[in-house]
Amino acid sequence: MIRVDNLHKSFKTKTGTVKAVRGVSFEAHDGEITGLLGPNGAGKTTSLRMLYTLMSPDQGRVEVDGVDAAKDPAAVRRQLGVLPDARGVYKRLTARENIAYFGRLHGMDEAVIRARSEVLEKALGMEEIMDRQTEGFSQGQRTKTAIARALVHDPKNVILDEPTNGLDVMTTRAMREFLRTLRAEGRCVIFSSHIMQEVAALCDRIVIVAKGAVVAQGTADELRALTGEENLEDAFVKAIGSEEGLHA
Ligand SMILES: Nc1ncnc2c1ncn2[C@@H]1O[C@H](COP(=O)(O)OP(=O)(O)OP(=O)(O)O)[C@@H](O)[C@H]1O
Repeated sequence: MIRVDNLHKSFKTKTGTVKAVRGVSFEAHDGEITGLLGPNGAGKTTSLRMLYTLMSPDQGRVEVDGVDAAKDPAAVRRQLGVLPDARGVYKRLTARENIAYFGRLHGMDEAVIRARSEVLEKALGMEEIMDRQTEGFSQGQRTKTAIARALVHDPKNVILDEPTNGLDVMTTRAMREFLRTLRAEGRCVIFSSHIMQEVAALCDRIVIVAKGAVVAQGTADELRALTGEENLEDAFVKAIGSEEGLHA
C-alpha cells in the first residue's frame, strides 16, 4: 500500500522556477492497479521519482507499507520494484546477467535469483532473449529486461513509468496481462500513462494529474459520476480541461 500526501516539487532553471508538482495526494491499494493519467509535462514522472525516493519532495510525505520514505528510504526501496523512465540496461551483459546483477545487489542467494529469473522469463515471454547480450535490444526487449530486473527481489509494490511506451500492439497486450498477474498476486501496482485507453483498460483506480496537481481521482464509475460524462474518454477530457497532450 502506498500513500502519497501533498507532494510538492519545484526546479530552478536558468529561465526561472518550474513548479512541476504542486500538491499531489493519492492512495494505491494492494491487489489493485492504480493509474496516474495526465498529459505530457503534467508531473507524473516527477511524482513517481519522489515516490521511489530518487528525489526528495520540497514538501509532503510518501508512505510505503506504513514506512515513511523520508525516515527510512532504504526500507522503502526494498519494498519497491521500479521501472524508471530511463530503461538503461548494461549493454555488455545478457538479459539474464542484468537481472542476476540486480538480485546480487539486493543480497539475494544465487539459487533464489535463478528461480526468480525463471518465473519472470516466463511471465514476460523472454525465452528468446534471456541469454542474448542486450546491446542492440529493441525498445520492448529493453523494457522487459528492465521490468524483470526491477522485480527480481519479489517486491510487494511495483511502480512503472509509462511501461507500454514505444511497445507494439502484441507486446502491449502481453504487458497488460503481466500487470494483471501482478495485481492477482496481491501486489500494489502503480503506473503512469498519457494514454486514456491504457488506463481505462487496466486500472482499478485512476488518478488524473494536470499541471502538477490531481484534478480528479476514483474508479472509472466514480470519474464518470464526478464529471457527469457517460464516456470515460469525455470524463478524462473534462477533468483535465483540454485534450492537449493526451493520446487517444
Ligand atoms: N530536472 C528538471 N529540471 C527542470 N524542470 C523539470 C525537471 N524535471 C521535470 N521538469 C519539468 O517539470 C514538469 C513536469 O515534468 P514530468 O516529467 O514530471 O511530467 P510527466 O507528466 O511525466 O510528462 P511526460 O508524459 O511528458 O513524461 C515539466 O514542465 C518538466 O519540464
